[in-house]
Amino acid sequence: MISISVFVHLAWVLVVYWIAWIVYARNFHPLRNIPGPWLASVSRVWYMIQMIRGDMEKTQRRLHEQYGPLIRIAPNELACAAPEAIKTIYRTQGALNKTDFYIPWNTQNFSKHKDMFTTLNDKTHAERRRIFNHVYTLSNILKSEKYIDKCSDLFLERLTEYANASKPMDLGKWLQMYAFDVIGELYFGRMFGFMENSHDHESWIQSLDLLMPFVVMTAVAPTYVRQLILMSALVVPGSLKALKALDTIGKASRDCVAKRFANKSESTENRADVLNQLYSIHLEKGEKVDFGIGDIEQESYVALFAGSDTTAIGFRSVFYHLMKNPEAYDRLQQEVDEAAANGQLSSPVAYAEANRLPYLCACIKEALRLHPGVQLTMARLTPAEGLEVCGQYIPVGYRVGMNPAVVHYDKAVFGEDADDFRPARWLEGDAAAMEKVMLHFGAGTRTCIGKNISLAELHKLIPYVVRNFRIEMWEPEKTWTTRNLWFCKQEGLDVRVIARKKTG
Ligand code: HEM
Repeated sequence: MISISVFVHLAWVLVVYWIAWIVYARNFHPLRNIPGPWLASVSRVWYMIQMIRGDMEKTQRRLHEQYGPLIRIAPNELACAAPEAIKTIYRTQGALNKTDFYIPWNTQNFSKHKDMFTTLNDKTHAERRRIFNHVYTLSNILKSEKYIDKCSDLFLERLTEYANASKPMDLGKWLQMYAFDVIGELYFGRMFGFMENSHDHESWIQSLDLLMPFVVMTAVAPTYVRQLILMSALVVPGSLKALKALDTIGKASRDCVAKRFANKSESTENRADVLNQLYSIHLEKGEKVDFGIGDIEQESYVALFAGSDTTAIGFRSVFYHLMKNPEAYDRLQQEVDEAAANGQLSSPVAYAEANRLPYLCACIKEALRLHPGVQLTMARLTPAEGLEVCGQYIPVGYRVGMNPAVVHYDKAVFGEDADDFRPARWLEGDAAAMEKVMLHFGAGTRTCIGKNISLAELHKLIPYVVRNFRIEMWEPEKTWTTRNLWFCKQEGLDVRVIARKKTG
């Protein structure tokens, strides 16, 4: 039996180690001169606490105000708020590698190649992304427009039901169900049934919500406690179910792909959707570029995770800010009504038509600026020669990144009213200069591969809804609540749906 004195000795060793580490981290560490909270400079516990609080974006904005554009958010990690540093940190030539923050986000083994989001090495990433990047161009995504339209029609049917019943609708949840079903159409050949059955299909939304805190906590934790955190998911009620759901989603990806390509009679062969385009790559040059069925399954799986929460967050931001700013809502409604009256708006709305509505485009940009989907620092590793950021030299192997929800509030770029929802800024200001600073889809070589899917959804559905309904907060005084776990998800969008008399 191990005697108590062994534990006492061990405790002393730990205490001495910690004191030595703190002295080093504060006085001799290469990042010692970068300001920030004391705890962050000596331990990642500070970052983990922010994840529990769920408001890192606010904390970071406050810290940058207090300390300046470069702050220390972990012993080995810096966050930068200076817009001019975007081209340094997310440079396209000799791009910086991602950090191990990204590893826990996909633990399924579909392929020997990692998916794009979790591939750390930029060179490997470039080689793989080149194989299928073209599938995600806007023109290619728009080949699937009719499948998105199917989802939009069903969404509007559901809105009609809520309008007729005069009952509160959890718009936030419905928008996520819509986003899931669109991914179903594009990658799986059919909607999953979220909207059809008016419920959270196989509890996927609930599972993602349960899993997200564990994943993000693991991602920000020091390497040596990561396994422990993941294992703790096994004892927290509901989390085991969520882990199982993850497997179910993985299995669904495998089954759908297998079914689609085994059964050619299924009238899916000629669908111009993402799945078929990925399959064509596999058939035409799969062996040459090593792009197998597992890689297709992986793309579908990642789309479910990366493309449902994020798109729903974007939708919620647009509708919430419109409801809270009735003048902006009225102006958008007027623009949509006029286009409809002039015969410039189909039903459902075509992407090309929506893209010709300047105020609509401004509303979407403004909503994604004020509430981007990702609201943590997108960390990169400094290269062999080190990196100069904000006049500070950072040696090789440290982490530095930018948080979209900090940079998007820069008053020098967006104006003194940067905190407000004012879509008109995109029509009267220097839109090109503001555009350059937008990080809502990331930056550099790692920009979001699925952004055109989301942009197509946002541009098509919003005018379709605005034309046919007026959406109001059920309780006008209420504000949403948000929880920042990398994706900054909102809650509390119970709305009243009022059917409008159509114009045009
Ligand atoms: C409004 C919706 C969306 C937002 C706000 C969003 C946001 C982002 C951001 C900020 C990044 C960069 C992350 C980083 O550098 O750390 C990213 C990357 C990525 N996103 Fe999205 N995303 C959206 C929709 C989608 C959709 C629909 C898909 C899939 C179909 C998708 C798949 C990906 C993938 C695979 C990456 C990694 C790309 C790479 O490194 O090559 N996203 N996204």
